[in-house]
Amino acid sequence: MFSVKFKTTEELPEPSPRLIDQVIGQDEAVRIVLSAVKNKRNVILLGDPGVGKSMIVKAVGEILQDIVDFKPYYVIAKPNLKNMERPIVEVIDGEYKEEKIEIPKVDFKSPNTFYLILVMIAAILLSEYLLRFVPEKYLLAAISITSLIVLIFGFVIILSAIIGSSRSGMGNTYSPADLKPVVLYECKKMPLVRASAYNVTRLLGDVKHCPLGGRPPLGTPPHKRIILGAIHEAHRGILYVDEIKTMPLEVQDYILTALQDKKLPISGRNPNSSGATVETNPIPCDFILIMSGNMDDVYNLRAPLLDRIDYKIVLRNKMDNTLENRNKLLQFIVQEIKNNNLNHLTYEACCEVVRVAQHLAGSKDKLTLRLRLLANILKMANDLAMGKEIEEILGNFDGKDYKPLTGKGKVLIEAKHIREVFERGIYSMEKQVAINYIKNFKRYKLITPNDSPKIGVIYGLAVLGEGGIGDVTKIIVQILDSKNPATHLLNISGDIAKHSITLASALSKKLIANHKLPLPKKDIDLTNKEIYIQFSQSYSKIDGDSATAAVCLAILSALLEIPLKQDFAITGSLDLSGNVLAVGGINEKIEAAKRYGFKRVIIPESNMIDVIEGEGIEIIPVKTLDEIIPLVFEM
Ligand SMILES: Nc1ncnc2c1ncn2[C@@H]1O[C@H](COP(=O)(O)OP(=O)(O)OP(=O)(O)O)[C@@H](O)[C@H]1O
Repeated sequence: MFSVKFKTTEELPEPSPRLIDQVIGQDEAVRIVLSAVKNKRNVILLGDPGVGKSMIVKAVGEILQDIVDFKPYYVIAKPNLKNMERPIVEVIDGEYKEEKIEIPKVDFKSPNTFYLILVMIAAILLSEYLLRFVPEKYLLAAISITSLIVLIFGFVIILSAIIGSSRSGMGNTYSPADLKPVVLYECKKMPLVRASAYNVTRLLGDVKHCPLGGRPPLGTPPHKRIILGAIHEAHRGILYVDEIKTMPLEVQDYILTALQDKKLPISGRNPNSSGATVETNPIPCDFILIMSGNMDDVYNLRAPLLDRIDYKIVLRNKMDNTLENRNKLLQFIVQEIKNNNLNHLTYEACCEVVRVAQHLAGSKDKLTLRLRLLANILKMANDLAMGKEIEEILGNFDGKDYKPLTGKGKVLIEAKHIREVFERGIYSMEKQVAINYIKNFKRYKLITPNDSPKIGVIYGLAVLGEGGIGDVTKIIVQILDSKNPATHLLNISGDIAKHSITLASALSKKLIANHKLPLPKKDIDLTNKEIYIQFSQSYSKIDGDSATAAVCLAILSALLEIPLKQDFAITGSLDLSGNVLAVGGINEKIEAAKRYGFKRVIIPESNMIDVIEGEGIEIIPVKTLDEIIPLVFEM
């Protein structure tokens, strides 16, 4: 299985600390991205979820940070004294040092306390006068009124002193602190800035709201409320935007402008905020753009933006099942153990991971590269292996003396843990829904494998849900004499399925008319036959052409009135010449035939390379319809 022998993964070497060495199966993409970024080209990475798009960008960024010449810089924001709503943002080469920033000199006057002293003297004299000359019965009222007046005077003077102290000489409005430039960002090595496409503020920057009106003395001046966007922080480096599917058109336009002009102003994004009136000068943002998303997401991008992306790289979702690649999968397992602090795996568990990778790739000679999914399965298998602890938690939930297990001890992830996660499908919603559907529905399903031969009845195979589970479908064909010859499809919704059944119907009629079948001949007037094809008890959407061979055989059986054996299930597409063509989900389909207890399963010969486990059922590969006929008809 692997080129090294080991009992547990503990014996294997530690993974490389360099991220670039940890990327599995995407060597070509890594090379292209590396060269693209080195030559300052924009790149888009497309592929299935979890195949390593972000990992490649991070790895490339890590490497380039060490080898690319980079000029450090910092970004400051200054007030614009002519128009405070238009603050100035500057990118300055070199490393930031506090004293480099010039604080504008302002003529500051200290608060005048003369009036305060005058008021105090007046208050003393007044109280003296009141005590001596005012009659006793008015004394209290006079003192109260006078103290109130003095208090108000004092308050007004103190307040004006405070406000005065915060005012600058500049039009008597701004203090030096208000005018001090602020450092928005310091960049010492080549930046790799990541932002999600939907996060407009993070991408493009913003100007914060100021509830006090955004003007000193009470409010914060505009230049102190600026937030740089990822687009600006990526200046002289890489801007990595993922989730391109969610990128609003407005953002695409801004990115396009930034790519063209290499600068972009920042303005307040929220129209209800005081930041909305603020706009900076265009701020330099000369970056390499890397975007990523799933294949279909690319259609969400505007053509002019897509045009400016030089490299469009599609990542692989499978690799060949070779010794070299199995070793890489082993390396991946060791990486995941280290990165996620998992328990070690036994040798057999590693072999089981390879089997799961084959299943997820849908073929024996392929291994999946949807490695996040595989990593999740490893994590869940780890948790199952630690199940003893969970049992203890459950058992001791009400108990007082529960002590959690400390340390990882000698827990090992075994093959059974990996198998259990895979078979229970707890890593995939679709698979669980399919499993539950089959579990609940099986008892109502009228499938009688290995029954006596029947006219027009055949068992086809389907896969429920993407990456789901296989199921058996009973196909029944009945023929009626009618003045309106036609083919009617029942319980079939998908267009491809409808077309394939039209093909099956035409092919069967043609074969009967030409008398070319290795079957007893029978003269049939096909001009007055009405054909009904039912996918019995099939309530989910059926699509695809994998039932073509089954339907064709069932029509032949019904028209010629020759019974079909019932000990097999069949899957396979057909062309108009009667060749049997490959189908998807072959392993799930074989598994379903096995589960229902069929003795044989007939599959396209070209799918044989995909079969992972052939035990427990006779698998019959076929190339043409002629080859199938002697196998299935009871003659
Ligand atoms: N090619 C790979 N080599 C090694 N590990 C991988 C690879 N691809 C995925 N992984 C594992 O899966 C995790 C997620 O990968 P990553 O985030 O790069 O996928 P992605 O393609 O960017 O996914 P998405 O499209 O969902 O953002 C990684 O942290 C790593 O554990």
